[in-house]
Amino acid sequence: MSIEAPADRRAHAKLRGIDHLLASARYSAAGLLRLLGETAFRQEIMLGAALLALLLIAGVSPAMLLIQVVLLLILAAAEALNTAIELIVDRVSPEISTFAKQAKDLGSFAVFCLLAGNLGFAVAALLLRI
Ligand SMILES: Nc1ncnc2c1ncn2[C@@H]1O[C@H](COP(=O)(O)OP(=O)(O)OP(=O)(O)O)[C@@H](O)[C@H]1O
Repeated sequence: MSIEAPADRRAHAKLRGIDHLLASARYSAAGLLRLLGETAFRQEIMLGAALLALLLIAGVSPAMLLIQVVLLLILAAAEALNTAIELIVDRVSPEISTFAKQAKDLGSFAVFCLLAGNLGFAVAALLLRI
């Protein structure tokens, strides 16, 4: 039988309605703060700001800007999940292992795909000026 600490029990308490919404917003804000501790994420923020500035200066349409913002948000989501995978892998397999290597490499590839997608879309929007 496992005995939970009071803090754990509080975290597991089922909230409803507006309390649930507010708690979810707090957890997400905590996740964002944690992600800001990652160098890769801070670099992606700078890249995103640079891409959006370039598109604005080039005068692309609001629709293209919106698509770029959505692609950048998907990239941030992938980075958050990749960081979560790294945390779990480091806990489960702190030693060198094939499992840890493959799990982390797969997470890296997911982020790479979205980086390529963001850059490719920005370049296409700039060249086509749409
Ligand atoms: N426990 C491990 N066993 C085997 N290979 C590992 C292990 N930990 C990391 N690696 C290898 O090293 C690479 C980098 O892992 P690391 O944990 O340093 O990520 P990172 O460079 O900090 O990633 P990010 O910059 O996205 O935070 C992994 O993709 C994997 O190939």
